[in-house]
Amino acid sequence: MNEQDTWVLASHNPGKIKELQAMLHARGVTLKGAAELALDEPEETESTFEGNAALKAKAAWQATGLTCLSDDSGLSVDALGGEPGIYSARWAGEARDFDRAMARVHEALLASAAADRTARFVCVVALCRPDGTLVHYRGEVVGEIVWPPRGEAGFGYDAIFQPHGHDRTFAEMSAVEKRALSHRGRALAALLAAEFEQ
Ligand SMILES: O=P(O)(O)OP(=O)(O)OP(=O)(O)OC[C@H]1O[C@@H](n2cnc3c(O)ncnc32)[C@H](O)[C@@H]1O
Ligand SMILES: [Mg+2]
Repeated sequence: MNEQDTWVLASHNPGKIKELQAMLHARGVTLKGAAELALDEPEETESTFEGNAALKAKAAWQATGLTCLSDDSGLSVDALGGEPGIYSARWAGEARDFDRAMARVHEALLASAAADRTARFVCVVALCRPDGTLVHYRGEVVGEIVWPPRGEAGFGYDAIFQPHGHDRTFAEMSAVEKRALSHRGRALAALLAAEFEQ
């Protein structure tokens, strides 16, 4: 990679875009967001993070022919059988109301009567190259669901997720602290190590 590298980021989520931009800026890669390029948001029809990440990267590649990065991620709660998982964005409804989505997780845990609050954030990043070849890498971080939500930073479900070994939620951490621990930080580190540091 060098300073001339520009990748398309096949995401419409501003929180993700900000985090990925910060991580890749340090590597000399500039990202162009899907909205900036007026790319459509494809329907996420696959049943795995890998499948949906691949689908989003491919769709952006078909539209641009450029190197395209995508991110499919979510919060999987053990006592809820992995839900909301790949449906994490959909649990927030059309209005993308994450206060409501976090309350839904809390209510589902109460209804399950499970004492186990273990959850993991999962992120799969996929990279589609100009020749159409595709690779993907997964990152995870294990923690627990807390209630009530705490903190103002981050996005999505950050305010109810406290990574194991820490006493603050992701929403109470700086962007740098979150990146060092997060599913997204880990997935991107795996991609960069495997694809660009041989
Ligand atoms: O598909 P794109 O356009 O990238 O944007 P999206 O928001 O729909 O993204 P996903 O389909 O991958 O859904 C993942 C959801 O999981 C949540 N999520 C993922 N990573 C998160 C993080 O680091 N912190 C908090 N919530 C996160 C967040 O609410 C996302 O909307
Ligand atoms: Mg999505």
